[in-house]
Amino acid sequence: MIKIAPSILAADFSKLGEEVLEVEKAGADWIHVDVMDGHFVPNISFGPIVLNAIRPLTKLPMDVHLMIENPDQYIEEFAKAGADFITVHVEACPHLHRTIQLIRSLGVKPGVVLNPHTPIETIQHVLEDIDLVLFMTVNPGFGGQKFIHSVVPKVKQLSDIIKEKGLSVEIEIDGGINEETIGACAEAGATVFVAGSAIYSKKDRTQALQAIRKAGEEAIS
Ligand SMILES: O=C(CO)[C@@H](O)[C@H](O)COP(=O)(O)O
Ligand SMILES: [Fe+2]
Repeated sequence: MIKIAPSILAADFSKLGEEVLEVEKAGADWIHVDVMDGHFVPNISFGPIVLNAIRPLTKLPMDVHLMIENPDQYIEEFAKAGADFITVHVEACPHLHRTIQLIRSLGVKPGVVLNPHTPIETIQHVLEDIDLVLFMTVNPGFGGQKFIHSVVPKVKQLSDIIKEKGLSVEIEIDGGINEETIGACAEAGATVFVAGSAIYSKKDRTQALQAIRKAGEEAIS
């Protein structure tokens, strides 16, 4: 039911390959890849070359979160580098439907991301065209920030709409997810949870990941 996607942004980049393998061993369902350009968000992370390097190490789906301006320009490169999901920010896409079609045409599953203050009405017209909606529960740009609780009612609203329409769209939550915060999001209908610092800051990644998963599962059982 619940999928956990560790964010490699919080990994030790000097041994990134080992860090990916370690969360795979710990039971990760997806690997979350945060791409930041220093324009859309005030931080720079890495580009497709890093995805290309880690792609052969695991069969886990690569969940590529593009926090960049003009994502259309780079989507093909990320597809070639091995992305399974590419999510783009609605705030960065003036031609959102076109961007979604581009991702799909490259054989990659498209998703859209909403910043904490962005209303769900901005994506209602593309719900039938996407596989994933990602709700930011921090302002994007950095790991290790505090979870913004006011996003949770939006998650519930969208989850109800998706159910009413009978769509199979996953709801993913990103930012400040840990044992304490996952429950409310799972109850609201989210199914995929990004966790960066809550996993990579811990010595025992298996224990950390499984504790988050357990808290999420308990909330919906
Ligand atoms: O996209 C982002 C931040 O912009 C996230 O994916 C973070 O990397 C999550 O880190 P934690 O909040 O779990 O530490
Ligand atoms: Fe992210």
